[in-house]
Parts: sequence; C-alpha cells; structure tokens
Amino acid sequence: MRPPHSWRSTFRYALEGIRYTLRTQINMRMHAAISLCVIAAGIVFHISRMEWLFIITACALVMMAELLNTAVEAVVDLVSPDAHPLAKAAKDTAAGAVLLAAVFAVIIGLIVFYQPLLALLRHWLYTI
Ligand SMILES: Nc1ncnc2c1ncn2[C@@H]1O[C@H](COP(=O)(O)OP(=O)(O)OP(=O)(O)O)[C@@H](O)[C@H]1O
Repeated sequence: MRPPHSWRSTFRYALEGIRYTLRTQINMRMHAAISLCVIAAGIVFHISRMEWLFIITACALVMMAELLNTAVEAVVDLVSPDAHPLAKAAKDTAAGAVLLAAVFAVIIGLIVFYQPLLALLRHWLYTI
C-alpha cells in the first residue's frame, strides 16, 4: 500500500488538476473569464451579501462541473479509445452537468443583475 500523501502534496495535485483543465479546456478559460467579469460587476453594482452568495455559488458550480467533465473525458479516453455507447453516455452525461450548471448560473446572473443593468441602461438613454 502506498503511504498517505501529505496535506501539501494533496493540495499541489489538486492545483495541477485545475491547471490541466485551464490549459486544455477552452470552456474552462471562458468560465473563469466570465466569473471574473461577474465578480467585477458585483463590486461595481454593490450587490447584497445574499446576492454574492448566489453569484459565488453559481460560478463555483460551473467550474466544478467543468473539472468533473474533464476528469470523465480523460478516464473515458483512457479506458475506451474506441467508440462505445457507454463511453458516449458517460461523456454526454458529464457535458449535461456542465450545461445544467451554466443555465443555472445564467438564470442567477439575470435575477441579480437585471435591475442594476436596466437602471444603467435607462441612465445612459436619458443622458444621450
Ligand atoms: N469513445 C467514444 N465512444 C462513443 N462516443 C464518443 C466517444 N468519445 C466521444 N464520443 C462522443 O463525441 C462527443 C465529443 O467527444 P469529445 O471527446 O470531443 O469531447 P468534448 O465533449 O467535445 O470535449 P472537449 O471539450 O475535450 O472537446 C461526446 O460527447 C460523445 O457523444
């Protein structure tokens, strides 16, 4: 049996997984960029503490889903390089999890930013 890893090396391996996903998945880079924009918008619009909780949860869920999707893709490619219905089911289901998390995040974003964005738009229209 292998000796248990130290807390530090476990943390390092987890960061390697995140780095691998950022490097290989354009979707993960997109999720990270959108999350940064949403956080900047939250700061600009002074959203409430409750709204922050929803926004941070939504961003984390999308990126966690993408990490798990990448893990599933890697395992499927390793064990089933040839086409197989179960390999397809595994990859499609993992992709479905990302889609569901992304739709949830968009809905949360619309609920939180709808009013401040509308107010900003009205302000711009009246000042033109
Ligand atoms: N081994 C396989 N057997 C059957 N179908 C597969 C297999 N590999 C991939 N597929 C099908 O092709 C689709 C795309 O697979 P692919 O490996 O390109 O992943 P992807 O979802 O496009 O991920 P990536 O973000 O890496 O491009 C899968 O969702 C699945 O429907």
